[in-house]
Amino acid sequence: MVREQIDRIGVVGAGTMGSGIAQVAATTGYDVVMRDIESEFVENGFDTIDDSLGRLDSRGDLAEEPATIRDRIEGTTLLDDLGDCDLVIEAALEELEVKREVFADLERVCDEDILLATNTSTLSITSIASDLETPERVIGLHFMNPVPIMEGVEVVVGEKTTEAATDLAHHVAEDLGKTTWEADDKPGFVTNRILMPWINEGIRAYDEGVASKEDIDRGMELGTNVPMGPLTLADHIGLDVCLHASETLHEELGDRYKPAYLLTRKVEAGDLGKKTGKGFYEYE
Ligand SMILES: NC(=O)c1ccc[n+]([C@@H]2O[C@H](COP(=O)([O-])OP(=O)(O)OC[C@H]3O[C@@H](n4cnc5c(N)ncnc54)[C@H](O)[C@@H]3O)[C@@H](O)[C@H]2O)c1
Repeated sequence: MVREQIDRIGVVGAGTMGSGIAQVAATTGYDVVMRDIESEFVENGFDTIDDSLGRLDSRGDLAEEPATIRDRIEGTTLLDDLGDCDLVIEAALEELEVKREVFADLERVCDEDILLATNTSTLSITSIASDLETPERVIGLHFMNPVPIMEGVEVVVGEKTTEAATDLAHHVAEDLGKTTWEADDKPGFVTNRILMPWINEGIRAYDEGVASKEDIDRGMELGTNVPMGPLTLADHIGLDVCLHASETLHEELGDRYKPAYLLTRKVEAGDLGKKTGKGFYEYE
């Protein structure tokens, strides 16, 4: 049994994805609790939300004032504040041990009948839930970046996830204005299994001098009708996130997923893409 009446949504992590999910949930009328481990990170999350709501408002894309939407979001560093949520979506770091700990905490503080979702890009839903007493209510709700703009959400079904939990996950995502598709709990699901080798190949093509970075991006945009080429997209996702995802896939699926050398180098140098002001390109 999973609770279908959802008024209050908990979000774990106030980073790129968590703040986006909180914003979208508040925009569609839900009360939201956004939790991070430090108040500074919660504040950063609110700054991101304010910027995004401001941009959407200036384009006339919001049905309400940004302040009204923002007021529905409560920021916190306290785990217990997630205790009265009707659904929790986790968007913390992409590390199995971190996610396992978060879900163990959630199982402790949340009601037994609420859906617990993870926004993981590549980790196994089954592994994340493996130590829990109630793994049947754990599911992947894989939002795309940037969450307020991207329409798609991938629903990832773990080994123990029930049909009721799966149906509810689709329903919630649709209620948030998104369109879903479903993937089995196999490494990378549909999106990252195909996207990460594409990004890595773009990076290798650049490193091996096939074309300039601009021409690689332009070639893929104009030649294959995608909105962003691989190097621009990698900068937007975050090069550390891409490297992490590639390493997980490499471990699970073998050498065809080996991260590109230049991706590893850039992450070591601290050039993580748009969020640090420099990746393959430079940002203001
Ligand atoms: N960035 C993307 O394009 C993207 C796309 C889809 C999915 N994802 C996935 O979403 C998740 C979050 O990614 P992100 O890009 O937002 O990362 P991020 O680094 O921007 O944010 C993660 C946040 O989680 C916080 N955090 C860490 N441990 C926590 C805990 N125990 N409790 C609460 N908060 C905690 C961190 O302080 C940080 O603020 C990852 O699993 C990632 O793989 C990312």
